[in-house]
Formats: sequence, structure tokens, C-alpha cells
Amino acid sequence: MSTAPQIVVHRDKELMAQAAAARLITKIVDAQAARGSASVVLTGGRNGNGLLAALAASPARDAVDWSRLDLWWGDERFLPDGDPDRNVTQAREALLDAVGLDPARVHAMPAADGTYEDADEAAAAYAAELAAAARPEDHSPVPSFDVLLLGVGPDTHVASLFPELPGVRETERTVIGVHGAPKPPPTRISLTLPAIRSAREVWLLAAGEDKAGAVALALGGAGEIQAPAAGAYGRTRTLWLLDQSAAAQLPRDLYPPASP
Ligand SMILES: O=C1O[C@H](COP(=O)(O)O)[C@@H](O)[C@H](O)[C@H]1O
Repeated sequence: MSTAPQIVVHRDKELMAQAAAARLITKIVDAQAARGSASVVLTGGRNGNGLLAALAASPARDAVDWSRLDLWWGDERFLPDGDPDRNVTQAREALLDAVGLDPARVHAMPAADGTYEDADEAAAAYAAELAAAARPEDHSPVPSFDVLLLGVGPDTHVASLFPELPGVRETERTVIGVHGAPKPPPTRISLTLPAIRSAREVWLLAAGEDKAGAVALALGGAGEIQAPAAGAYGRTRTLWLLDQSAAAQLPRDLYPPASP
């Protein structure tokens, strides 16, 4: 069942990143207190990396026990390990290299290094890794992630699920190879909408004028095939974190005033 989106609008993208980082720290600390560990799915893109950089700069990051955090990815560009365009490379630079993570808990998506024949085989391997981490109480072939982060693309794509492409129609598999993505690079790996919906909380991030049309479409009642972001929701919460530019085309009564 979908959870109704909650919308929070911040003054600008810097404040949005800082506020999202503060929220994420609190969420991880609370999950670790309640369950011993926490799990977060990272996103690539400008807003996802902005959040990680804000987290790295926050003194409150020391409240997190980084060794008891599982990190997964919502999508990845199928490129060689260390390629600067890989989401994991960018996440390492923004935050991960600066905190004491347990390497066994950093579940990067496979690279194009010859281990797997192609993105489809690599996606199947990641699906198996997720399934091995899921517990019976998750009632799903993927773990119940505490928070799953998604950047919203200017065309409403989330992870590497693009409007009208086959990936957004996937209902069985949890991870897929993506071919012919309209945004380079064309070959990618992505969680599917059913896998995304296994998360307890899904947080969608969008900042900047170029996201305003996508935000208005996805929150304005479009279907998920036309606007994949509309199909991304969590089991207990779906949170849209925006800046004023990205919220510019939303009806004004949909959200409370931005902080000054
Ligand atoms: O290619 C991708 O794009 C989206 C959105 O990125 P943005 O720079 O427009 O915010 C991102 O969320 C995804 O992880 C990434 O692979």
C-alpha cells in the first residue's frame, strides 16, 4: 500500500542538503538504538552527493556508529571499479572514505570488471546479495531498509528507472540491468520499484529549477510509467525533500512555508 507523500520545502539546495543530513543522522542513530544496526540505500546524482557532503561536514556525524551501518545502492552506472562516474566512487569521495564503515557492510553494486558477463548478470548477483541479507520478518526478497534515498531526475527518473522504459514496468525482479538509458552512461544497474517499496522510509531529493516540472508531474497525479518518481514510496513514510526552486510549480497548499 502506498504511503501519502509528505513534502518539506527548504530555502535552497544547501539548506536542503544540511537538513536532510541532520534527518538522516537522527534516523540512523534511532535505528541503531532500536535494532542494533541501521541500513541505508544511497543514491547518486547532485542531490544525493550534496547530502553526503553535508553529512561529512556535520559535527553530529560522530553520533553515528558507522561500523554498524549497512549501505546499499539504488542504482549504479555499469563502469569499471573506480570510474569517476560510478555512484560509489562519488559517495566514497563525498563521505564514505572519511568514516569508519565496516567494509563487509558496504554493498556496492558490481562494476564492469569482467566478473559478470553483462549488466543483467551483475544485477542478478546483486539481487542474490540482497536476498541473502533479507530476514523472514522482512517478508520480501530484500531487507526492510531504514531509509532509501532517491534523487529525482529532471525527467522524473529515480534510481535508473526512466519514464516509459522497460525497467519501470518490472514487477518480479528486484534488481535489473538497464540498457539504453537516456542519460549517460547508457548501461546501468537499478533496483526496481517493488524493491524500492520494501524500504521503511523512502526519501526523494530534488533541488533546482530543472527539477520543478518533474516534481509537479510526479506529485500531481501522474502514473509511475510516465513518471517513475510517482511510484517510489516507503512502507511507513514517503518524504519529498525539496528546495524552493524545485517546488516552484507545486500548488502552494500542498506544503507548509519554507524556513526563512
Ligand atoms: O543518473 C542518475 O541520476 C539521478 C538524478 O541525478 P541528479 O544529478 O539529476 O540529481 C540519480 O539519483 C541516480 O542515482 C543517478 O544514477
